[in-house]
Amino acid sequence: MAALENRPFVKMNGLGNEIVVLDLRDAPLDVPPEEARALARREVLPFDQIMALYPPQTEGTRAFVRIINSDGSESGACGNGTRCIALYESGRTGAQHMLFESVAGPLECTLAPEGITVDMGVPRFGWHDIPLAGPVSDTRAIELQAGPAEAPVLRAPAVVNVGNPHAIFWVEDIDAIDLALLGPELEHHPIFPERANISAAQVVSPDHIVLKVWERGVGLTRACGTAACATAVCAARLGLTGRRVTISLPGGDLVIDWRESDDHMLMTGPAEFEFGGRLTAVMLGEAERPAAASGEATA
Ligand SMILES: N[C@@H](CCC[C@H](N)C(=O)O)C(=O)O
Repeated sequence: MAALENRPFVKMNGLGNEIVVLDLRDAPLDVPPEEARALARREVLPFDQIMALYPPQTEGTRAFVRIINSDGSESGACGNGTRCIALYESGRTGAQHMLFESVAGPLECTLAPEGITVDMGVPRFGWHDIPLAGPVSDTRAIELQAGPAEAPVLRAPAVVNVGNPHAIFWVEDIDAIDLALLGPELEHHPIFPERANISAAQVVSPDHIVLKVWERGVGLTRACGTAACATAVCAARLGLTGRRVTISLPGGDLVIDWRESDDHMLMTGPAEFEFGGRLTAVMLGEAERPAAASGEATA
């Protein structure tokens, strides 16, 4: 029997970034990577990340969060998923302000009429923090390119770790960039020993950037909160924008404020409930899917 069979789930999204919340605080168990992959393959519950909630490890936090990509790999951070679990927890308890924790550190969340704000912590710019395969003195622009050697389409990305590794390529015309084509090779480039999330960013004005993201362990997504934070801090560091920017992704807008007083990144945006249900053997790849699957999810 699949480990996750019969566990309750909630399907949510943050700007179209597909999130499944598994609240495992009552009966903690590991999420087997093969079950995550099987779940992602099934048409009934496609997801980009599972946000698995475990009993808190630090006093004052609501849960320890593990973030699992659709390929079964784990990440230290997920901005859209964090807004989703804040909304989930608020729906359960009524709280408007709460703390979670991931391997990357504490995540302070505040719900307000204008959106859910998450304090995503402080970005790290050292080559070993990202990590890169070897020393690089200036992570504002590293030597890396994609496309034909004689006429690269993407070049000289900024790199940063915001709980997970990101590379941001600055482009003139975002619509001309085919990240589905260029993303896989860059994600797996040997310069990134832990792979990386890959973004193409067009700076429209000092407070507006348009962004497309190829997510590590997932592929193209409609939005990526950590990529929005990574892009905002790298743009500000290069003097391309100020410290508060709106990032427009295919799924909608996020506001990122790189707070002057302590360098924390504050991300504000929406999250949505879709439906809930219990995981079945069919969803987890343990049994053949019947022609017309029914009763697997409740609206
Ligand atoms: N969707 C996310 C990022 C999730 C993790 C990423 N794919 C990784 O492996 O680092 C977001 O909203 O930040």
